[in-house]
Amino acid sequence: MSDISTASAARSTPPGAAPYAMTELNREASMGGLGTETTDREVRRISLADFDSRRAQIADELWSAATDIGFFQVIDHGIDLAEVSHAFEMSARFFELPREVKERFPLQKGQNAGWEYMTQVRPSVGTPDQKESFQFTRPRMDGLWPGEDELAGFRSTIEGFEHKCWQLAMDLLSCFAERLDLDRDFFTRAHDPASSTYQSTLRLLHYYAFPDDQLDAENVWRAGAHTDFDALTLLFQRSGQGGLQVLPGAETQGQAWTPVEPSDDAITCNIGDMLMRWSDDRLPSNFHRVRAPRRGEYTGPRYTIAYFAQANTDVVIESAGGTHPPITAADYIAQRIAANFAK
Ligand SMILES: O=C(O)CCC(=O)C(=O)O
Ligand SMILES: [Fe+2]
Repeated sequence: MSDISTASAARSTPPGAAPYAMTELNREASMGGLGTETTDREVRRISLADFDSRRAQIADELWSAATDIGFFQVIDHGIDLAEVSHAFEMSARFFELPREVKERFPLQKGQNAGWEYMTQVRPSVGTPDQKESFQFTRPRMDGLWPGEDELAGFRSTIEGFEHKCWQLAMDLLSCFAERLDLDRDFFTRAHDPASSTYQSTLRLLHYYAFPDDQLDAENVWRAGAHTDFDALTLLFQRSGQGGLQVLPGAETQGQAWTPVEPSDDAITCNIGDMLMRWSDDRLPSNFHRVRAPRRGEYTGPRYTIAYFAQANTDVVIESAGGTHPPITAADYIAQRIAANFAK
């Protein structure tokens, strides 16, 4: 049985070596252009019904979609759709709190925990994402929850929802593990929520409505082009609140972006940079972005919820084929956050 490595086993960086995450950052810096849009590519919808008995078939479908366009949607995923709606309701109520209340839960720098407002500047575009977000990272939430008198049920809803997301993400990752000749629970051990080193994050996102006079502004993005830092992302979108677009890695030259249609029943999934490294680049982490609405489109607010499965801080990301140097998940995330957040 292969086992995950932890920090004590990590090799140190050779003197003068480039920082580990540089490849990703250089790639990201060149992706800020408007590009074109195409609906020629299909973002596949994969049913997870009867997961245990259909495991091999589902694993085939996941692998095929992940190695092709890199993004796919799962349906019949086992998370009750009423629970998803409830999480969105709680999210909207949190963001409706007065600003001075939200400011009592400020984003902890480098910690992926707490509330931030327009602070994320993607290296691709250099302008802040037009959004606010609240991030929940299980072991880092001291003092970052509104009181029950301010928002009853918020904390328990978010904690319970994050746990469901973790379970689903681990099921999906177990399929990828087997295809990578790792044992089925390899990634589950690497994302252990019972450990103080857990750093997977549930992020509530609120993209602002676009008033008429801002509609034609240049270089304004809801989320500038990027790849995700994590192993696997689950993204919940709401019907009618579109804007997410993907660019498969093999086709970045043309910069033709494909919309990922939102629907209430589907969870959009994508491979992140950690899994790309872990898989010797066999599983690509692809560029995506959320573009601003255009005249004639829905211009109201957009709410999404993202779960980022990020290996525990003491886990070493090592690729069996040596494509990338080993790095701890703590160092990896820290470098990527440093390149993304102005404050
Ligand atoms: O909200 C979305 O649709 C995408 C968000 C995203 O890509 C991210 O936060 O990494
Ligand atoms: Fe993303």
